[in-house]
Amino acid sequence: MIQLDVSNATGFLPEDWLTSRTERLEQARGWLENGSGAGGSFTGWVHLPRDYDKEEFARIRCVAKKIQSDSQALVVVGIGGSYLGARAVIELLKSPNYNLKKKDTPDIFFAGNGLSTDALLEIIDLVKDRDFSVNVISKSGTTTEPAVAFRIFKNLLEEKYGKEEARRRIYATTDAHKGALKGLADSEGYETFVVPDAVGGRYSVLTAVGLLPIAVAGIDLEKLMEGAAQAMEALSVPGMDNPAWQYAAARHALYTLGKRTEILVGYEPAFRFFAEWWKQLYGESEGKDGKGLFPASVEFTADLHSMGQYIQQGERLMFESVVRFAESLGSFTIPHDPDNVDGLNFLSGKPLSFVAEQAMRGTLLAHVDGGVPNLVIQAARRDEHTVGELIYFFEYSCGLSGYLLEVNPFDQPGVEAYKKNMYALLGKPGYEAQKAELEARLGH
Ligand SMILES: O=P(O)(O)OC[C@H]1O[C@H](O)[C@H](O)[C@@H](O)[C@@H]1O
Repeated sequence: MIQLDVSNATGFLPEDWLTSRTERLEQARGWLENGSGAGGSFTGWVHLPRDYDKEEFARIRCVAKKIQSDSQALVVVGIGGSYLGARAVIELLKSPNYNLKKKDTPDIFFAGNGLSTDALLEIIDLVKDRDFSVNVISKSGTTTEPAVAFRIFKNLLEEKYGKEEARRRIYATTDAHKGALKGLADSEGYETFVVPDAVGGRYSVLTAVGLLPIAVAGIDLEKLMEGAAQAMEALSVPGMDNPAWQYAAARHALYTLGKRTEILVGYEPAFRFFAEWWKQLYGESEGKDGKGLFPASVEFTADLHSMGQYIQQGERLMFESVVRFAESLGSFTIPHDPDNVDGLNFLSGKPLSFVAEQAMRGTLLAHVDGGVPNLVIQAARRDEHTVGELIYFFEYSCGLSGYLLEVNPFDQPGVEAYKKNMYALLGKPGYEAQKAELEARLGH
């Protein structure tokens, strides 16, 4: 099970950092368990690893097999919570180079997560001459970026295969009842998967939203869910040795002391998109009412040669949460060089993981000496079970954290501001007055 080592932060924290928060954590725990706190109608993810829809789960695995057998590529169209979880898990468990590897599963391309013309053209170019399928994912079914991309890939499929076969290659993951995508899927007869009402986008990776692309990549869904279920059991037990309680309390205590940024630190390049997923989870859950830690991320040791300077000596605004996998999947031994021109023979015969371990230990002490508290999240290895645990650990801790901060951890009202302006500037019907006002401000 995930463990939290707070020993490199306690020097910065008052003695009662945890005890002074246990009552509120107990209350937050109840709110999450019963859905009785702010945003409680979006706590469907809390028991999801146990109560998930088994029939749909089986169908996801069936469809994944079909896609594996009839497609060389899968285009996953989605943004935010309808994108980051699948990419995080595929990169963490397979590789950021997944598409380049020799494998018997399709390449996976992520589209509709921005409005870059060039990125879109590139994916079209990469799939158009190959057999491909599309999984379009949008809980609301109305988000502009994926809707635009889906139009394009739908047309591409229809031109390539004809309408009938195109329909068989499109899978829609959306709300059970409402939204434009649901309407389209019903009228076209696409196979659909459901984003449950009580699960918000950023908590949806263990629903069909994440699971279908993850299964297509050949990842064992059972083990992923087992890991999450084990974390669910462990973290629901109240107490000061509960790592989610510790993490939520420590980050809240550090925030109270004036820390404003939490940097999630990974030492695996494969972890990069997991950190992106984590940033949405914490950023949208906590960043509101003028409050919240700013979630940032770095990849060490690479970023020790760029961001390391700031972390060591810049504004003392941050603390680090280091995710440490105890074991590498493979091993590599540093070779001996008879000439020793680089002076590295003192490392000959040592595993690279030993060097990485010392880099991690040295960095931790240096950053603590520089005034940066470090929380260390200990995970076993990059396998399905552990990643399931990690997902649930961060989700559950996030719910607790939001309640400690006294915000609603399950809404994101601020995201609408840019959307309204964009719709107005694009001339969407109904936004005429705002359009004129915004154009005047922009000087047109
Ligand atoms: O799944 P969708 O409804 O398309 O939403 C995709 C994403 O965009 C929204 O603007 C929200 O800020 C995110 O929380 C959400 O995950």
